[in-house]
Amino acid sequence: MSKTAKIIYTKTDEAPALATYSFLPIVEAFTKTSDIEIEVKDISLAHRILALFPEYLNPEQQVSDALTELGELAKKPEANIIKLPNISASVPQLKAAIKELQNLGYNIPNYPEEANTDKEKEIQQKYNKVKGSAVNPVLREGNSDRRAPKAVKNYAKKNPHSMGAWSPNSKTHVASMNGGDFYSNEKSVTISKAGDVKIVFKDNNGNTTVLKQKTSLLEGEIIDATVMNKKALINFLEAQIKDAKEKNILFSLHMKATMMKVSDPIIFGHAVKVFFKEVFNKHHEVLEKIGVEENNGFGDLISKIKTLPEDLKTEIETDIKTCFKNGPSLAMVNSDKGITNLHVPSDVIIDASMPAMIRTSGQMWNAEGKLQDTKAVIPDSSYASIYQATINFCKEHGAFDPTTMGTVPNVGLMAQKAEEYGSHDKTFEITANGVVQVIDESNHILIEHNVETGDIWRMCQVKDAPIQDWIKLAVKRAKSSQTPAIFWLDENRAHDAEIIKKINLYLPKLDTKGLDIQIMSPKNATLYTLKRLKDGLDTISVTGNVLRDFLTDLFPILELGTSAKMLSIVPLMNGGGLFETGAGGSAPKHVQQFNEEGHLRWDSLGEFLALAVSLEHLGETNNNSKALILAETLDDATDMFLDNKKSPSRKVGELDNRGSHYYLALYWAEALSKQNKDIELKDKFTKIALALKENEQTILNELNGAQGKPVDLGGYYEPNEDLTKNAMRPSTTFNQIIKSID
Ligand SMILES: NC(=O)C1=CN([C@@H]2O[C@H](COP(=O)(O)OP(=O)(O)OC[C@H]3O[C@@H](n4cnc5c(N)ncnc54)[C@H](OP(=O)(O)O)[C@@H]3O)[C@@H](O)[C@H]2O)C=CC1
Ligand SMILES: O=C(O)CCC(=O)C(=O)O
Ligand SMILES: [Mg+2]
Repeated sequence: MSKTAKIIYTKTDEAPALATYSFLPIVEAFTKTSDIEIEVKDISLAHRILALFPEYLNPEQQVSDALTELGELAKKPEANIIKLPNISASVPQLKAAIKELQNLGYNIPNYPEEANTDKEKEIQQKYNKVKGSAVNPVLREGNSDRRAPKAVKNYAKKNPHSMGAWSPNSKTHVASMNGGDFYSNEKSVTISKAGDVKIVFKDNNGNTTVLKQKTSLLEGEIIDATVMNKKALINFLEAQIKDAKEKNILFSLHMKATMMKVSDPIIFGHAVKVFFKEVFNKHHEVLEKIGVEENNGFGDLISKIKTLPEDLKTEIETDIKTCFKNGPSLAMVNSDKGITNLHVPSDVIIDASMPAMIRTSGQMWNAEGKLQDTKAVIPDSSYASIYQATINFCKEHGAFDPTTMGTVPNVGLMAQKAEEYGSHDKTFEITANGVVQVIDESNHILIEHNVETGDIWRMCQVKDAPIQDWIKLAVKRAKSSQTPAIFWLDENRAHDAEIIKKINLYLPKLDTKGLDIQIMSPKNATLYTLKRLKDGLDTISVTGNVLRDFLTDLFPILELGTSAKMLSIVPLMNGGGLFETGAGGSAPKHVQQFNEEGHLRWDSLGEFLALAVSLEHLGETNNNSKALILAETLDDATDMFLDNKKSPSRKVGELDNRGSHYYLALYWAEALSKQNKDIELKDKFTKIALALKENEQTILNELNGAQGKPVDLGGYYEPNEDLTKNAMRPSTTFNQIIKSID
């Protein structure tokens, strides 16, 4: 008999966290039959915040730093982690979470927007640790393998989701800078000898400031640095606002303010300031006094002016209305509630928002709740060409047809904080005109940029071992699926040129006989891949970290309707496995619907797929045959689940997330009862399958009966444990059957 092995199941935020209250008890009950321990680690935003401040909390309120523990575990061979999507918090979300925790009696400090004292600086630094993409880079100690499993792809072909038609006359387009951006200013070097570098800023008056004292680099590591020029950015934004107005199309800004948590909120803030230029110019002093932070969005402006005397507030509101009147219409996040594209930096996140637009005829919602052509503003041009190429393709050929299109799996470079993931502590908003230099221990200047006040300078790094691992993974996937693989790299980009050198060095050392492996610029790779995709052919995209993120939403959303149905594996470099559930996020809109009408439309298919591969990994690494049977039967159950269309519906009163879990449990138990490899499991689950089937109607009545009314969970970031448990497990009959599994 194998010894008990452990799977870590992460507790996160929003919709996936709610789904966990229903699904996890099923997982625990099924796996405890087979020497498998499920350990829950809470890495929700709320718990990550609490873990920062033990000294502010009573002993019974203190929580362990689960994320750091998991980050350590991810480097060990025994790691087997199921990772659900979590909130990568923008500052407005962070502040809301802090307030909620304070109201619950946790005496944590406020987020100091401006840190003046040492104490405030210390607190701000701590909070910065949980801001933005603070979880994924810590756990992703391996590269990314994301693809649509065959069963899911076949299901989508047989049951296509809706696709908005494309008109060749669509005015929708992408707008990016022609110069002065990160793309055009990038410089890159490969380090020939391990050592430390220092980043310094020398202003034009001869003053030197050390921006970062020490960054340790390994031999063969690639570093790159670049700068976004503030003046060029502002000119660009002004021109785009004017052009959107003239063309009578929506203005919509698409950023990744969560993943690029330092640079992108600043760029977002410039867009807010330019759009509401008259307000910010005229009321500069007042807005400064009440602490309006444009980087936190237009929402910050409208909430903070509420504190002003009535007449001043009205004057500013009138000036805001004039900006709306004179400017182009803004794309809306929620037209019913008047939430615009510029309200909060985390409401429109490029990876999901651009594909959603492309799926919807290239249109977004306007303030009247109608769809309209859009100018998608993506200031930096490094990766924007892929969306323009896709839009052009749709204009020429019409929308893709999910019943016939091929698939685009991705192999993404991200291990050990590769590329932009590791840029956070090396991104700076420049305070004066001068020069930024990266200097090695022998005082050689490796990279140098002339900069001006307000420019955003950043440096990234990627180590040699992750690059080698990524190339191997690409070859492995190309071989096992017999699919062409394209490296999406732009030889004219400094960083990509260094990566291409490594590919040319390492690829010939691998067995690539019979494989079709090519390198193309992102734009050409898009055109090549889209053509094949339309013709029903598959093509693996092998990309850096940002394109990994973009493409693993773009293609799944076009092919499957959502990225939630992706198999998302991170083979950890030290032998463990990180199994992510889908390629999407935590679906805040789903929580809103659940709160309002008691229906959770979150689809847990990603969790089912991740659990199956996690069990398979556990079975193989621990010699646990029962785990392998659980994995196989879970895959069978998922096939049944898809065939019988038991995914959650979008509509209240119909099957939701909880009901979908009942069917998964039923099909899993049935599959276990049908297999003959393990009689103990067969006997155990035959009883359970029968009980679940016999009680189908009662269970569905109990589950669906819980819908149709508002649900109070007692909190958003830290929902009340009992209230959530009761809300997510409303069928006593189902709960008792699950409990009876021994
Ligand atoms: N791996 C991770 O940890 C990731 C975390 N995030 C975080 O998630 C949050 C939300 O990001 P956002 O950009 O809105 O992207 P999401 O993927 O969360 O949401 C976009 C839309 O995708 C659909 N969707 C996503 N997951 C599911 C699912 N399981 N079942 C059904 N539909 C689904 C929903 O469409 P509909 O509303 O039409 O039902 C949803 O509104 C942010 O805080 C972001 O930082 C984002 C990506 C990855
Ligand atoms: O880490 C994040 O903030 C989001 C990551 C993401 O969107 C992805 O991995 O697809
Ligand atoms: Mg993503």
